[in-house]
Amino acid sequence: MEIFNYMETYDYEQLVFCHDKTSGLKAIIAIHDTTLGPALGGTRMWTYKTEEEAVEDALRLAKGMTYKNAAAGLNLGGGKTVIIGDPKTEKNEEMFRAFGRYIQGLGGRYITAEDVGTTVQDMDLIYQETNFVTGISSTSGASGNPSPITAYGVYRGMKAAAKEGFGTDDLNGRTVAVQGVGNVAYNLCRYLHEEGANLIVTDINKEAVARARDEFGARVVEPDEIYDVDCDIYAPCALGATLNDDTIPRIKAKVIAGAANNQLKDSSHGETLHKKGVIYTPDYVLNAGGVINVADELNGYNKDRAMKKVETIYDNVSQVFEISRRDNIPTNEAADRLAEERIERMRHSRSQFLHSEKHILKNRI
Ligand SMILES: NC(=O)C1=CN([C@@H]2O[C@H](COP(=O)(O)OP(=O)(O)OC[C@H]3O[C@@H](n4cnc5c(N)ncnc54)[C@H](O)[C@@H]3O)[C@@H](O)[C@H]2O)C=CC1
Ligand SMILES: CC(C)CC(=O)C(=O)O
Repeated sequence: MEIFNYMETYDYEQLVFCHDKTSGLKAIIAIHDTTLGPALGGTRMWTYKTEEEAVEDALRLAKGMTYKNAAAGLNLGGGKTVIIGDPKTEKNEEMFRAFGRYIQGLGGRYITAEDVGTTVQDMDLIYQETNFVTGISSTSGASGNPSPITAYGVYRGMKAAAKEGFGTDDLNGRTVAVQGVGNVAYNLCRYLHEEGANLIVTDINKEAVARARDEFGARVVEPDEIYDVDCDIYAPCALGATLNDDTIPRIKAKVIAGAANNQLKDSSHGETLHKKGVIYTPDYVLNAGGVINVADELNGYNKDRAMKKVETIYDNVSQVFEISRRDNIPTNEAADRLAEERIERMRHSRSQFLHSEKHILKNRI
């Protein structure tokens, strides 16, 4: 990968490599765009096969956060971190403390939170070294684990998608196939079960599927079978790029709505789904509940205020479908347009010099 070429093509601002020999920290912080405010995005810990794969993931996820934060109406830019390592065996206190010091060194350009492989406890360790972290434990007066709130936002957005696909947002009796029943999707399945949806689930983690089977009566299938099942809604809630040339022809659902980031292998797959008549709900519009929740910490966390904003996901998703229908463009393009237009408008209207900026971080520093 030609890193600077890639950064130039997609307009990235900064890529930071962080290393700490004692703790074994190998982290890559990618900052995509800070037009709207400091870059906020989670830290993923994963066993990447190569360093190149880790860099690519950090870059792709950071860009997704720029669009997610913009489309959610937050005054935040986009960034993300990946830590190379096995979250089950390679974490230690020194690692997250060292990482916190690297974040502090960025002076507020980047604020972190949880993502796959990291927890509230990890954020609490980071918080010992920097204020530029969210999703810390409620005992520290903050918002805690964002996953249940992400799940609620996905559930609400899935209802909006059902309305677009089936003419009603009632999920009672609908069959939803869920790929990956981790932190977010477990909570999503609970909402769906409570509304009377039938669940088909898969996961590479046997305990996770057993829990969904026992608690929600979900039918369990093997990981590769999930693309072939008969269902109304397909919910990708594991990792990215699972909507691709191999899987799209197999999917029978009329609606796709799931929590995973970067679901489309590339943007052309949005076009493929559009042509196939499938209602694809753009991931970053749908899964913004977690970031909306943690962003509220920057103003002193207020759960009612955060949840009110999470409710807007239903309308944001509906607006994307409306643009897609009106202009006959794929939903992923409609969402990108919404986000890009907001960034451009704000870039223009905030370009004048101010001696003292009113800043989203004023309560954190
Ligand atoms: N946690 C949050 O608040 C947010 C999460 N997301 C995204 O949602 C997705 C899920 O996040 P979490 O639930 O937090 O992560 P998680 O790690 O708790 O859950 C992911 C699940 O997917 C399973 N999985 C991995 N590969 C699989 C495969 N090939 N087939 C089937 N299952 C597989 C894992 O075993 C795990 O149970 C990720 O893409 C994440 O970036 C997006 C926004 C916010
Ligand atoms: C998990 C969130 C708090 C932030 C994030 O990184 C995301 O939405 O993907």
